[in-house]
Amino acid sequence: MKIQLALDRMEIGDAIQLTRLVENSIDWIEVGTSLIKEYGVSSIKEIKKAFPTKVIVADIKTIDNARYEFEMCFNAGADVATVMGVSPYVTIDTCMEVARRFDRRVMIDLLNTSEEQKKELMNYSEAIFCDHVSKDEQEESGSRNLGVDEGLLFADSTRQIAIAGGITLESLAALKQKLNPSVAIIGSAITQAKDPADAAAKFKQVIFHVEGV
Ligand SMILES: O=C([C@H](O)CO)[C@H](O)[C@H](O)COP(=O)(O)O
Repeated sequence: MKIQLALDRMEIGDAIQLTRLVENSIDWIEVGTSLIKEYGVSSIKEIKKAFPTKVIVADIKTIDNARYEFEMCFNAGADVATVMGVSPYVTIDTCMEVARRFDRRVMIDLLNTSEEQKKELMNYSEAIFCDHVSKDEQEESGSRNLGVDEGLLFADSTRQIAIAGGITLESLAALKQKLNPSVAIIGSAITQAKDPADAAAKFKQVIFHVEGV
C-alpha cells in the first residue's frame, strides 16, 4: 500500500518544506484542490520541480472542461489527475483519452456517486478509483472513512483503489485489513501533526507491520 500525502490549505513554499520533512515515509504527493484553486497550475509545477522522482497527483477534481484541465495538469508535470465520478461520461472519457496520450493516469473520485454510477465507472479499467469521505462530511457532519465495504468496488481485485477522508494512524491498519487499498490518501493526520516527520514515519510503520515487507 502506498501513502499519498495530501497537501491542502497551505502556501506552496510551506507545502514543499513540509514534504521535505516526510519524503522518506511517503510515496505519492497530492497537490491538493485548495492549492490548485489558490495558486493555480504553478503549485503543480513547483512541487514537481521540488520532487521530480515522486508521483505527483493533481487533485483538480475536474467535472467539466476536461481536455483543457487535464492537459494543463499534465503539462505542469502531474503524473495523475483527478476527475469526479459524478461528471458526465463524456468528461471522464476525455480525461482517459488525454491521460493515454500523455502516458499518465486518471484517478476517479467516487464522492457522492450512486451504486449504479460506481458500477458503470468500473468499466474505466485503467483508472484508479478513490473512495472518498469529503472534507465537508468530515468537518460538518463528523464522518470519517472507516472502510465500509463497497461491495463491487473492493470485490474486484484487478481495480486499483485509493481511500481518503480523515484517515488516522488508528484507522489505517483496520482500513488496510478490511479493504486492502493500493493507496491511502492522508492529509491532515500528517500535515496538522505537531511532528509531521514522526507522524508520517508512524504511518509507514503501520503499513510495514500490516504488510510485513
Ligand atoms: O481530497 C481531499 C479533500 O477533498 C480536500 O480537497 C483531501 O485530499 C483528502 O480528504 C485527504 O485529506 P484528509 O481528509 O485531511 O486526510
